[in-house]
Amino acid sequence: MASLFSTPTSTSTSYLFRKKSSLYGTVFPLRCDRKPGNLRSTGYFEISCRLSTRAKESSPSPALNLNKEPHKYFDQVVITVRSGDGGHGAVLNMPNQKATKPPQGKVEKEKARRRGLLKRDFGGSLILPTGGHGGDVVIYADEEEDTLLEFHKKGRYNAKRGGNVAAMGVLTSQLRDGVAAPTLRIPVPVGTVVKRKRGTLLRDLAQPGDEILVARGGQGGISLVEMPERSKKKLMALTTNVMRDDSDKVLSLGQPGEEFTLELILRVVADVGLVGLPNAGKSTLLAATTLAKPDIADYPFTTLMPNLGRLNGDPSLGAQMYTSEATLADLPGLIEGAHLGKGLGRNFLRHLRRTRLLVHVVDAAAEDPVNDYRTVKEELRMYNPDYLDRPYIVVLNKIDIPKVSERLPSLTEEIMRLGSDRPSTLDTAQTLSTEGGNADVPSSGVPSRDRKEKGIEDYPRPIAIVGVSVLKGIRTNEMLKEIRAALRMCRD
Ligand SMILES: Nc1nc2c(ncn2[C@@H]2O[C@H](COP(=O)(O)OP(=O)(O)OP(=O)(O)O)[C@@H](O)[C@H]2O)c(=O)[nH]1
Repeated sequence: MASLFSTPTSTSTSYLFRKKSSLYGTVFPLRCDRKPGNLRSTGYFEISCRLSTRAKESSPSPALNLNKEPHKYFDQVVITVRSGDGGHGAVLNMPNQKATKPPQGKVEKEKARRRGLLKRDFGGSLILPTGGHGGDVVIYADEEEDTLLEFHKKGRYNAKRGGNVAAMGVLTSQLRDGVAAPTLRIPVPVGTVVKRKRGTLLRDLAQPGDEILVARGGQGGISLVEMPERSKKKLMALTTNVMRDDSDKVLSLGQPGEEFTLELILRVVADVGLVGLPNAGKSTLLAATTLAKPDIADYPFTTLMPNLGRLNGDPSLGAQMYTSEATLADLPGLIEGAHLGKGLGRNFLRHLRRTRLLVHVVDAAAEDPVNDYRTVKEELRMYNPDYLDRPYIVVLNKIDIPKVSERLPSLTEEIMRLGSDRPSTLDTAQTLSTEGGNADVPSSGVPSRDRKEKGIEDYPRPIAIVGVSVLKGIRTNEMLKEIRAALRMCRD
């Protein structure tokens, strides 16, 4: 535990991301890959299907709502996927050798011989062509994807059907299987949870490249050989695919594809979550320590969707330079009642789920900073008490304002009093593990109702309290040092 009010000595070691514009002209935050110096970044957003419903209720034009209020739709959506039907097989006749003109010359004879060589398996049975397999539907996590917003514009994804056996009605060695349809691969942002509409979790696509087969394409139909009754017995010795009566024709039809309604839910994948009331300086902190370029303004709720930035490792660690690198998520400001959906509400609280470390950003120049801090902690507790068990740091921001420096010692003391000595009990690895369930369900296994009865004083104190001015760059190095040290602690 540390209170840091000393003068910064080292230069800032963070490297930041480039910013990316969204489809809608707003700047959306991004996630960078982890290679040092590589600024390829990915943003992320999401959508909701509840969203589509809400959109329908509130406006005749969902598209308009998407443009105006993407933050309501960016992390949840319902889509329908359908795999392709299998291609049809064919009903074939055996070639009538007698009816054709006998081949003339050596070459023609050889060609005719080859044509006449029907394909057979090792047991000598005829191999008959089958219809092509229908296209599967696969959803995969792609770092290039930032948002689920696009899914609100297009909610249905159909894979192609398999090709039919292109038969002229006669079995020849030239016949080919119908063409298999390609797999329809749908990219989603890393951190997307895929669920059946009724709630069954299919997969948490938490890592780039994770994928799930959500609908299997239909099998192609088989081909059947049709023969007059008298020759059937002889033919049945050659193949079992003999048409006995008209009802057998159904066997040559390709199987239909599968159709499912799926819910996609995006949860931010970040090591550090910045939380605080609106206007506390969260976006300014992100912009000062990473390459992210979030919107910053002197009015509340400038941040509408989570902004992500990449914090580089600490070069002073030498060979371990990047062990403390991390992704920071700047979440929209919380207000009292956020856990009930007030302000931007619950939508954003769930994005803390995968973070290892929380950074409470408090406007130390506000009228009652301790009460502000308390409000945010209460909201976290009401939403999911596990969040209070998570390691955290308090950043008392805006110390460049004269009155703030004087209040720092008393603010620090009061904040320290709002916590117990009990160490964090939450297994953060568990928090970050594959999960796709309800964000309200605590991961510690203790019923949240019991845990909500505890006051915020019963939960652990912050690992550190740091007085900074993220705008003026005062003591930001000390703050970064604490963040990195806490991250190392979480990882050990
Ligand atoms: N004096 C001073 N002003 C600051 C400091 N940090 C941020 N601000 C100002 O505080 C205002 C709000 O900053 P933001 O970074 O947008 O705050 P936020 O917490 O992201 O706000 P929301 O997006 O509403 O959640 C802006 O006008 C910033 O310039 C600081 O260290 N000192």
